[in-house]
Amino acid sequence: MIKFEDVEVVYPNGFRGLSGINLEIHQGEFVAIIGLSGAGKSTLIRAVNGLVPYTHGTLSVGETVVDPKNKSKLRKLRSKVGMIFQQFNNVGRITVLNNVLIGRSAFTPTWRSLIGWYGHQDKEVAFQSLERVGIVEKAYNRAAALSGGQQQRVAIARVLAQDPEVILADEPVASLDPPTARKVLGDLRTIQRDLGITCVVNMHHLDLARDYADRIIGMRDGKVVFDGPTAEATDSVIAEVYQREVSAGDQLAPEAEVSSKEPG
Ligand SMILES: Nc1ncnc2c1ncn2[C@@H]1O[C@H](COP(=O)(O)OP(=O)(O)OP(=O)(O)O)[C@@H](O)[C@H]1O
Repeated sequence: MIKFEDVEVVYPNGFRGLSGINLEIHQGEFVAIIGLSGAGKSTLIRAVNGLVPYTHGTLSVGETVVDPKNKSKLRKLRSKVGMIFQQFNNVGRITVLNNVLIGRSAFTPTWRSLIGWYGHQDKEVAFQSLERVGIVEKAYNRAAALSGGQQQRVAIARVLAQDPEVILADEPVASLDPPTARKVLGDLRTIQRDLGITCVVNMHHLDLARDYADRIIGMRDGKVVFDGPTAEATDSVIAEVYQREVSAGDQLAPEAEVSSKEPG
């Protein structure tokens, strides 16, 4: 589904952000990317939707080769590859519903989405997406008035509304407190399991990667240094990835009993 063939990223200043990446991520997998700060996790994720252009090799999503120079092809690709960020990227002054409707832009003529004129069916999809992340009752609140966990759910609902095949998440829970972080990852996992959407998530915390992902990819210095099922990512394997012992600081918090539908 997502295929990296000898992919390399050299940034304009000459820094090699990724080198020799060969990976296949299959439809419906939940993959966590781990590694120390600067390992290349964001670069890897952002290469998939062309936010960071790759400079060598071939990167494809399904049948589509990612071509960062071809804007219309990129727009089409991004309609199928949703992305969520640490800082939510909602429009704070408009309602939650209107934020989610932005996810319907690819299905709406540009002039209509610019004036916020979405059809009945788009609204239906937006409400279903909000329901899936448990915040439908916030539909008419201003996004800025929500808690961090709720705002990240708005971002997830917006991505869901675009009917994606893949969700890329770049440190989606780094700004959230531990129980809320777990609820948001729980939502993503439910979406992956119920809808078969591939989730590729960057994480700093090893316990979260182990609790939510099917597969862990470990990175160091722009290279993949571990790739395997979560059960194989033992402390000694991760110590190799980090080039140091795993410590308490690599964990977020002990697992708490959380419901994915509670407001966070
Ligand atoms: N635009 C850029 N120009 C030059 N170098 C960059 C650029 N963006 C990132 N880098 C460098 O590429 C390397 C990988 O960065 P990246 O953000 O992918 O790491 P990361 O593993 O996601 O780190 P973190 O966990 O701190 O976000 C780092 O050394 C970073 O300084």
